[in-house]
This record gives sequence, C-alpha cells and structure tokens, in this order.
Amino acid sequence: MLFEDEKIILKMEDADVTYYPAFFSKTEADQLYLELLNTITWQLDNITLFGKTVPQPRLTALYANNNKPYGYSGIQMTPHVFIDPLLQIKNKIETKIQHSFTTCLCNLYRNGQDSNGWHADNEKELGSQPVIASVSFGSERIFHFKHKHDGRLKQKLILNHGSLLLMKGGTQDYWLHQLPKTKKQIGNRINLTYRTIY
Ligand SMILES: O=C(O)CCC(=O)C(=O)O
Ligand SMILES: [Fe+2]
Repeated sequence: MLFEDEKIILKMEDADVTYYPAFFSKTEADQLYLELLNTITWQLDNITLFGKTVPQPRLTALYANNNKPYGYSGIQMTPHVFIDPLLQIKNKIETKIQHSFTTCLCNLYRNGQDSNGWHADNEKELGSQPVIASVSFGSERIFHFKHKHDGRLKQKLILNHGSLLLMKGGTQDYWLHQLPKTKKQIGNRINLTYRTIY
C-alpha cells in the first residue's frame, strides 16, 4: 500500500527531482484517466527533425489560462481553455508544492511504440530553472535521465498510474530526459506536464 504523502528524492547532481508514487489514490487515478482520455482534444502533429518531417510518436494537446502559445521541435501549439479535470489536478499540485502554473502540455502514448526522445524542457518562455510537474495515468512506463556533461550520470524510474514527478532547480539545465519505446504489449499512457509560461 502506498501513501499519498510518500515521496522519493532522487540523488541527482545539479538537479532537484522528487517522485510521489501515489500522488493520486487508485480510485482517483482510474477516474481521472478515463475522463482525460475522453475529454482532452488529442491531436497528431508533424515534427521536423534534421530536415525530415514525420508524425510525432504520440498525440498531444495544450491547455493554458493565459492564451500564450508554446513551441518546441519546430511545432507551435495554441492552447485551449482549461477543462475541469486538468484544473482539478493543477489545483492539487499547486496546493502541494506552493507554485502556480499557467499551462499544461498533455501527451498520449497509444502503445509501447509511442515515445518521447531525449530533450530538456528549457524553452525561453519557461524562464530560468523552471518548475515542471509531470503526472502520469494508465500504463506504467520507464523514464530516463542523463547528465548533459557527464555520460556516467544516469537515472531511471518507473512512472506509475497516479504518480507525480516534480523537476525543478537545475534539472533542465544539466540533464536530459526521455520516455523510450518498449516492446511490451501495453496500452495507453497519459502524461500531463504543468509548466509556467511567462
Ligand atoms: O511522458 C513523459 O513522462 C514525459 C513528457 C515530457 O518530457 C514532456 O512532455 O516534455
Ligand atoms: Fe520533457
């Protein structure tokens, strides 16, 4: 049995990463998962990497309370107005960590072949040392970190249904993260990353 307040502080140099494995109870997480799957306006965008245009290996959606767009990998996303389950989750995180967010980037990984490549969330609009709160619902997936300047420094963890991963401080300056593909036969995973766009 996991308790809501349980947290794990990852030992990562130059970073500040905390994992709350049971931020949501099983019942809450089950209900939010279905509601998010059915009510988020999921879209499939093309990305251009090294001059090649391909569909992104996941569905996405952007929500915000300030109408500010967010761009990465050559995509510019225009936000929708927040919907109730996304606001409910936002409020719960904000109360816990005493930080307020403007924006939520949503990812839907449809199966083990959907993924998110190595990157840091360090776009200019996020300001310096951004606080990023990442919640996960549905199939559990492995999440990797690697240090930008020291290849020996790595971390991996399983992001389970109803969990919260909080990244702040130097995490985006010094580390990259990814969600690799897996050969396991698994279904949908929803990930929401709450951010502050200035
Ligand atoms: O799906 C995840 O856990 C990671 C998502 C992510 O890194 C991002 O959207 O920037
Ligand atoms: Fe990210």
